[in-house]
Parts: sequence; structure tokens; C-alpha cells
Amino acid sequence: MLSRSLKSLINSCLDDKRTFAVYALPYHTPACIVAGENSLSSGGTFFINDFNNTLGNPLTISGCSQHHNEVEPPEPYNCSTVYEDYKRHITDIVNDLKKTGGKTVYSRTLCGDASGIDWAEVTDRYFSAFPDTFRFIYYTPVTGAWLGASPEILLERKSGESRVYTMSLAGTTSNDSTENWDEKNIKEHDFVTRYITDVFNQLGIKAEISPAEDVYFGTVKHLCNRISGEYTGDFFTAINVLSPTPALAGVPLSDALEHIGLHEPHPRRCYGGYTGVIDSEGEHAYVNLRSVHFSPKYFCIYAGGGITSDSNPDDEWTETRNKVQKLHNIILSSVNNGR
Ligand SMILES: C=C(O[C@@H]1C=C(C(=O)O)C=C[C@H]1O)C(=O)O
Repeated sequence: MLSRSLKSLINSCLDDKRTFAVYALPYHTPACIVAGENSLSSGGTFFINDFNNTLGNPLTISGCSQHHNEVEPPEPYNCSTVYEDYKRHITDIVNDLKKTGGKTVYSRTLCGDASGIDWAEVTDRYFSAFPDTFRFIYYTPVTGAWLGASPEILLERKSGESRVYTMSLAGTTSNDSTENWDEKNIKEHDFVTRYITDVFNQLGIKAEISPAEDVYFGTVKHLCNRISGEYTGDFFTAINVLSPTPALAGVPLSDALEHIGLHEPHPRRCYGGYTGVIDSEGEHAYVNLRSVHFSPKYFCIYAGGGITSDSNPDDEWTETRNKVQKLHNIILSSVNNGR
């Protein structure tokens, strides 16, 4: 799927610590943007914000952006979550939620040694595995390098149109399940639909909610409602209010952020934030998930799931593994296939 020249561009940008992004919208061919290199860029502007919305309004990469490589990015977190710790934290969160109600999205990490990994090859295989997602690999000195394939639209508006589209995507089960969605997943999903509807109201958008559907991602599927409405205001104002939704944080938001701060030992950084592009087709923002933060030394995959008072740590552990199994396998099978 990636041409030879795009693969060599990815590896040379990573080697030279050059700010760049290679991305593909669902069912689109990959495009690239290299900071300061209009001739190598597809003409769009790529943007990034982290989970805590601290990268500004947001960080952008375009062919005419300045190229800085004097700043050293943070090294990826390098400690995989151990099941016993995970179980203890989830049990504490579940006990809190039994008293207060609500939902918290709890994440874990799968980390490893990155020496010998050919990241352009990993990108090629991961992009090919999930053609119906927004796929991205980028490097900036502020964020370091990230690779992901996101099924989750945060917000989209096509060029020349005044309608915005988003989705409430939450609730996970096996892709071959023929059973009806259970109460736990429906409850987890409804929190997201309600939150997005409230944020749309705050922005003066009348939310129109489509019937529920299943969205597939590898070996899992999610419960999804597509939500849209008329909005001619500033795109970034809207996404900064929306992010992070309860698909990545929880409700009430302040309680969920407190749980995350207290129970997750790792920094989320860009995981759970958003990334996207403004191009000739429109404005496209996706949630950064099913992703890995990497450097020449380490990689750190992030995977999370919504916890409610009904959650069971074993099931959550399996769910989070299933969400990133393909990415993990591709990375592990390319160790020692290095360039
Ligand atoms: C948090 C993640 O995924 C989110 C959480 C989901 C869930 O809890 O069921 C489903 C889809 C995503 O909105 C992740 O993949 O890391």
C-alpha cells in the first residue's frame, strides 16, 4: 500500500528527526506532509493535540511550517502494565463507581525494545490492515513519533458544507458475536451519546442521532451512533470542547480525570487526544487510539476501555488486548527485520 518512496521518506524523516506526517483517510491513498518542504507535501495541514489539550490550539504540520529539530522529544513510557496492578486499580475504580455512578476509561500500556524495528514497514502493514480507519504516522520534536489507526471520528466537516459529523463509539465485543449488546455496553455507550448531545447543545448545534450500528475493528466491534448537525463556527473551537469525550475519559469528566490521574501510572500524552487533517476535502479530526508512541529505543502501545460499576477486570484486560493485538503482532514480527 505504501510506495517505496513513501517508505523511504518515513524512515529518513525518523532518522533525521524531521517533523512530518504520513496519513490516509478511510479508503484513501496515503498522503504526506513534511515541515518546511512544500514540494514533498500533499498540501494539507496535519494537526495534533494530546489527551490533556496542552499542545495549544492545536500543534500543526504543513509544508510551510518551520522545521525545528533542536528540541528532544520525550522518550516513550517504558513499563508494560502488569495484570495484578491493573486488576487492583480497576477494582478500586469499580468500587468508586458503585457509589457514584458514571464511567471512567482506564488504559494500560504494552511496551518493548524498539531496536531493529523498521517503522516504515510496520506502518505499511498496519495501514494495509485497517483500510477503513484514519491511519497516521507522525513525528514532531514536541510529541515524538506516533503511529495509529483510528476508527473514531471526533468531528468532520466537508469542504463547502455547514454540517458536522461525529460518532459516539463505545462498547466493545468480539467481531463474531451474534448476541444483542448487553446492558453494560449499552450503558457505557449511552454516556458518550448523551455527552456529545450536550456539547452540541452548548455549541448551538441541534444533534441528529442516527440509529445504532456496529463498527468493526479487527477482531472486535463497537456500538456506534453517528451524530450530526448544522455548524458553521470554528472547527477547532468545537473539537477542543468535545475532546476528550467519555469514550476516552468518562463522566462526570472531572471524576474520570481524577481516576485517571490517580490510577494510571503512565502519562497518556497523545493517546486519547486527537489528530487529523485539513485538506481540499474538508476538516477531519479523529481520536488518537489504537496507537503506539515510539523512539529508536522503545515503543509504548496504549489501550483502554470504559469502566462502569458492572466491569470485570479479566474482561477488560482481554478487551484491551484485542484492541491492539494486531498492532502489537506487526511490531513484534518486524523486530530483527530492521533495515
Ligand atoms: C479507549 C479505547 O477505545 C475506546 C473505548 C471503547 C470501549 O470502552 O468500549 C470503544 C471504542 C473507543 O471509543 C482504546 O482503544 O484505547
